[in-house]
Amino acid sequence: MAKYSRVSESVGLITLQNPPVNALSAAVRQGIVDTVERALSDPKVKSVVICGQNGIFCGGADIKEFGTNMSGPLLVPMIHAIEAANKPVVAAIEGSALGGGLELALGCHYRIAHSKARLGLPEVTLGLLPAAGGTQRLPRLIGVPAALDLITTGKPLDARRISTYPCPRPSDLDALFEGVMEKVRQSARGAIAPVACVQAVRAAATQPYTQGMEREKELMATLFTSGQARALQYCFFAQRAVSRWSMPNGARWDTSKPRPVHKAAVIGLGTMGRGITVALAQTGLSVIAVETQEKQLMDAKQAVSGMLERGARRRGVAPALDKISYSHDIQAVADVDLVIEAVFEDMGLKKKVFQQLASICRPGTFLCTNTSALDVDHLASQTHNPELVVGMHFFAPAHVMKLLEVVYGPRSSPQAVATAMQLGKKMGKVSVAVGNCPGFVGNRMLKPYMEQAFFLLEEGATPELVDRALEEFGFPMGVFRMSDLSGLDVGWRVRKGDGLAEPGAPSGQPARIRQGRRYSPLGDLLCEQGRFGQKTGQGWYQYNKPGSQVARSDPWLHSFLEGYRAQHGLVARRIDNQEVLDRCLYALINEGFRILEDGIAAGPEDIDMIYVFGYGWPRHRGGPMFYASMVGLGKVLERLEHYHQAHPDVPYLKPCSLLWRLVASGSPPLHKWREVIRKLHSQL
Ligand SMILES: CC(C)(COP(=O)(O)OP(=O)(O)OC[C@H]1O[C@@H](n2cnc3c(N)ncnc32)[C@H](O)[C@@H]1OP(=O)(O)O)[C@@H](O)C(=O)NCCC(=O)NCCSC(=O)/C=C/CCCCCCCCCCCCC(=O)O
Repeated sequence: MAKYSRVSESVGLITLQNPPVNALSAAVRQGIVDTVERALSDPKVKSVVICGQNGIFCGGADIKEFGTNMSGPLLVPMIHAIEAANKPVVAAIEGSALGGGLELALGCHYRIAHSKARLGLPEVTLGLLPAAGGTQRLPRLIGVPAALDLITTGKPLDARRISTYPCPRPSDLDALFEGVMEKVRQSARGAIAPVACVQAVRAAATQPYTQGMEREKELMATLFTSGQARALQYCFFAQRAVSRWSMPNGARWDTSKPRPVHKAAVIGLGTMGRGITVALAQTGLSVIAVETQEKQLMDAKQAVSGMLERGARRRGVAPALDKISYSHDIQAVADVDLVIEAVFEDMGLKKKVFQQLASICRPGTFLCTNTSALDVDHLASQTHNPELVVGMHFFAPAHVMKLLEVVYGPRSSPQAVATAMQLGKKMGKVSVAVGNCPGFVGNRMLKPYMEQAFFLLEEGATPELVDRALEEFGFPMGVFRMSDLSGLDVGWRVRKGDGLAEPGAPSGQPARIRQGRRYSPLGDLLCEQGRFGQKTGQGWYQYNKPGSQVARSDPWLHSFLEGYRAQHGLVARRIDNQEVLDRCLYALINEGFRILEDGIAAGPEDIDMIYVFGYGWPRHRGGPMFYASMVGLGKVLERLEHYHQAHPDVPYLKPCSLLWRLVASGSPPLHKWREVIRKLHSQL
């Protein structure tokens, strides 16, 4: 809606009213058309001001309308009519003016913004472009380079004084566009909207306004109906939906009250502990950072200070150095509100730390573990108050990565979950509440994905081939480059702990069958050679020196694979990109369905946001479960059955019962899956 009033006799004031962000729904657009018409036809009105209610100008087009049959006045002619008005129209901008909201302001004759206002064109992040004239008016207002930057990245900026504007003077327009196109193609990793944005601005720079508008419309029509736009808009809502968590026992976000956390402690200052300390201090909390090894404590102090200083320089604020006190004595955590344990990933060690914390901390202190896969409930059982224990699984580097898995055990209280979720939000994380099982959601799904990649090597693929297929799909790194980066020894340690990798495995069993199922010892064999990845200069690839990040193909690895195949009587066959994607992604997705079936994740959105924010799943593909719904559940099922028949000794390829159930119920859209899951649970 839009409210009309007259102020100071001669000013027509139009106030956009559509809480919470005054999105341009059909009713708002109709309201603008009507009130503009009224102001223009009132002879007493000499000028018009458009503003938004509740401290926000406008959050843009109503994204919820995009998937529907859109009705009501169209934005383009509405804005055009404002621009064509014979009375001056001013946009008075407070709070955000984003997307269609900024395009509305661009159609006004003047714009006045509060110094704290945020202006931006985030359409590209939704798989679209600013198709209400934004790609044509903005370059004319602020010049091509600045407009390109805003439109292709979608990043908002603060209102600025004109004297601070750089003067836009592109010397060679062709070179400018080619350079930007190259940059966009590299960073977009297959996303089509940023490329269309460059094409639309190019039209503004090279063609008259009306032709530019035609080009903008044409490009938008392609984007609007694309799967990528649907995926990105799904991500926008899913990111918000995961904060409305629920637990299988009925506890929910809106009935569970978090407790405030002012003072926190971090135990263990390895890579993860350092990042968590930085993230907490940057949030404004007092932090006690504990590391029992004196040398490690000194190194950590230096590293944490460096990270804080660099971050503060980037953000133009003072570094939060005084928020942290360091200690080598765990007794120092006695009076904190919440502890995050981040010691080495070893159950024995973690149990000992939890036993100590239980006797040191004052009653009511929340005890959290940063374990990435171990049993949170087992740790809880080491304490007197298991209801105060939850997992807070950060991703490296913890002060940068947006994802936080908040892991509840069967005894975690709703208040503990609510507190960890709220703390995550304060730290700027996308926090997702998940149940307790080995690997939780993210790492549990990674296992079948990586397993398939190893099997593909045995069958004839190379690390380069597998990685290329996954990177072309949109992952920033394929399985093997990622394994080299994070260290092959990490998985080796886990497999040894699980009794899979030698020497834990029982002797006398075939090398490629362990615990009754197909197993690939390739990773173990590389580790036995000391090839741990980037840190040792050799892994699935070779590097110039230990620590280097430039992966090069390794002839040794190729002949090692040939030798391995010959030793096990395997005949290499041709494997194409499609098979790599089918086997790696569908095995991962199948585990996602099992996770839903087990009630470890409350809904597909939780899984998708974990993969988008923690594992580099390309956002324009919406997350694994959304991707499965786009491919078609019937097709996913058929492919899994096909590969399971070919590899019956691989249980991860056996389609799970929820997938069967969904297909049998007509493959409902993703937002209906929860109903099917509820029915499945009620029958169990
Ligand atoms: C910064 C914000 C605005 C506010 O942030 P914050 O205060 O933190 O609040 P949030 O939690 O984020 O949001 C609160 C709730 O509001 C919901 N919300 C927010 N924005 C929108 C919106 N724009 N629409 C709908 N709902 C919105 C949000 O979901 C929260 O609710 P809930 O918790 O989920 O229940 C921040 O919200 C923000 O950044 N918002 C998004 C801003 C944005 O991306 N704007 C751009 C929108 S796209 C746009 O504007 C496009 C314009 C051009 C349109 C041109 C149309 C032409 C169509 C032509 C089609 C041609 C195709 C032809 C095809 C054919 O031929 O067939």
